[in-house]
Amino acid sequence: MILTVDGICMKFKEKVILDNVNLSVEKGEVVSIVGPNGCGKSTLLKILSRNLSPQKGNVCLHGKSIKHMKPKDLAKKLAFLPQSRSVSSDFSVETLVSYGRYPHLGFSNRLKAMDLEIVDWAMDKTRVLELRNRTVNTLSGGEAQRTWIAMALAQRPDILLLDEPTTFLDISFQLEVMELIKELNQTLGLTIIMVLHDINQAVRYSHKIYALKNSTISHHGHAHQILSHQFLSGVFNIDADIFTDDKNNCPYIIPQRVKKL
Ligand SMILES: Nc1ncnc2c1ncn2[C@@H]1O[C@H](COP(=O)(O)OP(=O)(O)OP(=O)(O)O)[C@@H](O)[C@H]1O
Repeated sequence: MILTVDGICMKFKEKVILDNVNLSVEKGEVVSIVGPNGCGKSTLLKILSRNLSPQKGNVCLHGKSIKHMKPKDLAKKLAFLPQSRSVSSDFSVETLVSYGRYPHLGFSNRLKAMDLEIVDWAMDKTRVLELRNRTVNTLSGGEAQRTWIAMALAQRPDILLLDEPTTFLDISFQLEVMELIKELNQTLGLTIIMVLHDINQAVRYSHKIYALKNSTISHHGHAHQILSHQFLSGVFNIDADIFTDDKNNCPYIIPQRVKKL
């Protein structure tokens, strides 16, 4: 296992958010975390990236607890793109992407030729090379998302954590970002753990799905086998019809109604 989460408990004040959460991710897997608003998905990703410390439990990367890892060592293995980014986007695309190299720089904090090559490689992979001199805050939503993913790629991590990578994007940019995620997984073998709201995207683009409900993992399993009426009603409180997408060889749902509690 590349990452294991064992018995995570998290409270904010006296409110229990996560209670004995366990998950395991194999190298090269795409794993989605789904669940209703406020169930603790982002909190879990923040714990996986050590942006939050849980009251109980352990996160292990390559079998080693992340608790005592040096920040630079952790950042070389794991890149996290949170939902809200506090960094000013008044930089050029190239400058922002180059920040991904910081965990790898020596004392001088100077980018060497190899770092610049990796920055170019990351921009190429995410198709933002031609935007390199543009200021990030002039980009479209899809271009900006690709630039942030390029920055995370420049870290050369083993694992990429993405919190709702398609939120606020129109349907074509959503497809573009999801296809990029698939390509990065297939061509680089990158392990990807993401929070998604769109259950159809989660099913189509993931190997495994974990559903959070009532502070714990209520369901988990193979993405193409997890959908059932019991799952949709138990996790999201909806009735939905389930069909098969023959082209992509996976199921999809059409939500019909919210169930009465
Ligand atoms: N720093 C904090 N202090 C207090 N409560 C918090 C804090 N961060 C999150 N919460 C609460 O914890 C719960 C889980 O929040 P979280 O953002 O993890 O949920 P989520 O599943 O990602 O939600 P959404 O789908 O709406 O993005 C929510 O009730 C939220 O208000």
